[in-house]
Amino acid sequence: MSWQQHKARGERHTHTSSRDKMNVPVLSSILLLISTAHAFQYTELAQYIDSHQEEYVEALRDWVAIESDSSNVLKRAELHRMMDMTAQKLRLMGGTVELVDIGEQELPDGQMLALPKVVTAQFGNDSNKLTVCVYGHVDVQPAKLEDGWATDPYNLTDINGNLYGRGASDNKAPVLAWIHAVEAYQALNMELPVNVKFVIEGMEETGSNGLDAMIVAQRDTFFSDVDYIIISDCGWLSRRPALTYGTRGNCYFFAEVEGPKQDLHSGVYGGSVIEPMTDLIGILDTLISPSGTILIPGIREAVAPLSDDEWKMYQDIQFDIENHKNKTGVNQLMYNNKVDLLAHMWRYPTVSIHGIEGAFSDPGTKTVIPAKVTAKFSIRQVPNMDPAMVKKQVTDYLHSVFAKRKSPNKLKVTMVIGAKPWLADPQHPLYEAGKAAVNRVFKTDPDLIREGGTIPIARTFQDVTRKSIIMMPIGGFDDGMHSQNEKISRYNYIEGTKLFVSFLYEVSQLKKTSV
Ligand SMILES: C[C@H](N)C(=O)N[C@@H](Cc1c[nH]cn1)C(=O)O
Repeated sequence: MSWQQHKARGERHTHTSSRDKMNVPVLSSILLLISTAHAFQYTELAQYIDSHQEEYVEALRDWVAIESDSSNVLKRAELHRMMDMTAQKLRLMGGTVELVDIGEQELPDGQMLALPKVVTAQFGNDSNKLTVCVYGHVDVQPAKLEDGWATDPYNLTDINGNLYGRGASDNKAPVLAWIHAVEAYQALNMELPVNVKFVIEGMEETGSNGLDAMIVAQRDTFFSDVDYIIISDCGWLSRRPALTYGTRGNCYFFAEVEGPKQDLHSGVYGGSVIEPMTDLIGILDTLISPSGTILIPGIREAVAPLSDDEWKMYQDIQFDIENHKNKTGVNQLMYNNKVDLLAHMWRYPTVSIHGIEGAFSDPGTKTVIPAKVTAKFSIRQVPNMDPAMVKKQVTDYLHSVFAKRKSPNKLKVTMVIGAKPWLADPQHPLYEAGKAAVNRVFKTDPDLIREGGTIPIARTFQDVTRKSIIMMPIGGFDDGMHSQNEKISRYNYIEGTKLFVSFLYEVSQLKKTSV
């Protein structure tokens, strides 16, 4: 039976056949007993979680201390250590754990480097229960104290109930919260309401290299009995909890311009050579207009139009523009109204220029003409854009713009990440279960939101396993993921753990179904 049919019949366990046979007072008492028993269980679980708060913070401290930066090849040993530590934690809890070898990655210079193994784990194997698979990652973005952090990014620091450290919110605390949710059931000798599987990787921040192939390879084994996939790798929009039903994709490019055989003195040679940096800045300036219009032909045409329903949904979401300005520290945003802002953060593409390798960026005044410079930029993409098409559009466009400059320098354009966008139906019963869990813990309905960032593997999970995905964030709206002073609040970490124990129960009330 499809979920639409379940929905038509009442979505959750309705016990309709029993109701036909029993008289209503008896049934009501049974239902009351069941719900009271669960409320009691939830209270115990919540108390257990509250009383183990310090242990959870210490576990996060141990994980944050590992500089598991997947973008820095010099930190690869740390990343391997992080995966081993994750596997060990799950093993000590009695899970069936594997460290899956996903091969090697090729570096720009042609060298091969081992990818961090993927941790898979399983708790429970009861065919009468539903099985959920929790996905998360334990690699992080780069961070250095001198980037402007107020505290050491790898030493978890508690300031006024906020836990500062690289990866605290993205995604180490949410992964730990899921692990602690399972541990809480175990510690209280409570049966897990569903079987729980984990897939934890170490390359998310660089595009989840190697994970697509692993999912395809294990589709009929590890993933064969998975009913639902849960991802908690994003944040709320405001102080109100949220459920996320869409993410943008990301196409990440390197544009390299190479000229002289080595760096040159700008006084001695300036005026005689055509500078690679001038060429590069010139072509970068043709990607997007000052008002945010993408200038690459074909990109805007591919975007699915905003429907009236979507417009209405965005209209109804609580989003404080002034708060957004304060959070970002700017006094003017691209758009002045809520719907335009949300739509441009979630469901329209955008171009961001991240950096230029080879450029002089130290303090001081070096008078140099860099011989080779490589720009790094990305395009967040949305339905119905396609990474292969975006690659061609960007490459053709940049070469045509560069050709007009008639420069003797050489341009090379490479797409290094091509992650697709993901979109779910927020009317799916899985989201009803999510809402029930949010209501139990936070006593409010969640916002239904989309995420401007990318979970590179989300679409592969959906396409390969054909199972429904829910994104259940516990990150705060002001956590500063990828930026200086990333943090997660104790409140979100601990209440988030309660949300997860509650959601496991709510999922168990769904019937077996597929996408
Ligand atoms: C949303 C998630 N926490 C995240 O930050 N993901 C990264 C993934 C990515 C995209 N390109 C490369 N890695 C992101 O959105 O930047």
